[in-house]
Amino acid sequence: MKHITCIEDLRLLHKRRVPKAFFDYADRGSYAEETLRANREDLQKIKFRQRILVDVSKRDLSTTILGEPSSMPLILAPVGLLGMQHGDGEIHACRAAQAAGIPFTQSTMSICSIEDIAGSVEKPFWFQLYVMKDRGFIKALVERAIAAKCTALCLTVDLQVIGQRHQDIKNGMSVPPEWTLSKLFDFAIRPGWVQGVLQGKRRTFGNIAGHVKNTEDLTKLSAWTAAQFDTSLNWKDVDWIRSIWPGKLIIKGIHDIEDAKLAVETGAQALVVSNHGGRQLDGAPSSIHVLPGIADAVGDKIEIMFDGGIRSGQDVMRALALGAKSCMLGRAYAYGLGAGGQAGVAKAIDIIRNELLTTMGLCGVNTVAEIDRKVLAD
Ligand SMILES: Cc1cc2nc3c(=O)[nH]c(=O)nc-3n(C[C@H](O)[C@H](O)[C@H](O)COP(=O)(O)O)c2cc1C
Ligand SMILES: CCCCC(=O)C(=O)O
Repeated sequence: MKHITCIEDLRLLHKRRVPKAFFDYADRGSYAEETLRANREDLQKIKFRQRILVDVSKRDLSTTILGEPSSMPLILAPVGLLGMQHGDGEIHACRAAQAAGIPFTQSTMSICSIEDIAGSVEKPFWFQLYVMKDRGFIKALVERAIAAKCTALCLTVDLQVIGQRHQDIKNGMSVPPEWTLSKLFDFAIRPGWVQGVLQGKRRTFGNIAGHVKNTEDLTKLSAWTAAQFDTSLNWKDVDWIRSIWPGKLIIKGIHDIEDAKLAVETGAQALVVSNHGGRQLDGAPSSIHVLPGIADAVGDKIEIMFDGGIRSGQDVMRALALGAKSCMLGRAYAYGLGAGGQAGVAKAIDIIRNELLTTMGLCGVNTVAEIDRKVLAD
C-alpha cells in the first residue's frame, strides 16, 4: 500500500483485484448516471479560501457524532454486499473503523450477519434498516440489532422503489449469479479473491438467509428479497420503527427541505442528506447542492450528516463548510476494502484524514467546530 496516495489509487486496485460484476456494482450508478457524476462535479466546483500565517500547529479533528466522541467527522456508510468485495468484508470494514475511532454502519444487505460482526469486533456498531414488507421479519431484525447492542439505527428511506443500474443487469448481477463463460474466466483469474470469499463466513445475505425457508436455495432467497421492498412505505412506518427501536435514530436519504422538516418531527436524532450515491433517482441534484438549504432549515434542530461523492478530505471540508456535522464514506472505503481488506479500509480512512488535516491547515483552521462558510472562496 506504500504507493497508494489517494482514493482513486484504491479504486484502480479494487478494479484489478475483484471480479468485474462486483467492482461495477460498487462503482456505478443508476440510469444515465447524471446524479452520480453531479455528486462529484459539484463538490469539485467548491473552492477554498487560502489563509496564511495562522498558527495551525495544534489542529484537532476530534468531534462528537450523535453525542459520542469520534476521532474525526467521518462514518462508514451502510454498503450492501461488502462480503463480496472481500471475504468477511463487513468485519474487515468494521474493524478498520473501530481502530480509527469512527462509527461503522452495517447494511441490512450484508453478507455477514449482525451476529457475525458482533462476535468479531470489540465495540458496538450501527445498523442500517430497510423496512421490508414482512414486518414480522423487520421487528425480529430490529430486536437482533438491539441484542447485538447496536448504538444507532440508520433507517434508509430512499429505496422503496429501486433505481435501475444498467451495468448490474449487463453483468448478470443477481442472486444466484448468472453464470457465463466470461464471468467464470473473470473469477478464475482472481484466485486470491475467490479464496478469500470462500473462506468467509457466508456467501449470501447473512441477515436474511436464516429467515427464508430452504436457506440453501439462493433462488428462493433472491425472489423473497426482491419482492420485499415495500412501495407503500410512508411516515407512519417511521413512527412504528420509533416505537420498536429505543435507541438513537438516523433517517438516511433526505434530499428535500420539506422532508427534512418532517424528519425532525419524527424525533430522530439525525438525518443523512443523501441521494444514495447516485444509485437511485437519476436526475436529482447532487447532495452537496441540496445540503445548504437543508442545513439552514433544520440544522439547529437535528444533526446533519452528509454523503454523496466524498473521495477526499477536501470534500469532507466542503460538506462541513456547507452545514454537515459529519460525512459518511460510501465508495471511498468500499474501494479500500476491495483493494486490500481491513488494511485497505484503514488506508482509505487515513488518506481522507490526512487530506482533511492539511486542508484545514492551509485554510487557517484548527478545529472541526471552526469549519463554516468562511473557509470557502466567494
Ligand atoms: C455498493 C453500494 C451499496 C450500497 N448499499 C447500501 C445499503 O445497503 N443501504 C444504504 O442505506 N445505502 C447503501 N448505499 C449507499 C451508501 O450508504 C451511501 O449513501 C453512498 O455510497 C454515498 O455515496 P458515495 O459512494 O459517493 O460516497 C450503497 C452504496 C454503494 C456504493
Ligand atoms: C437493492 C439494493 C440494496 C443495496 C443498496 O442499497 C444499493 O445497492 O445501493
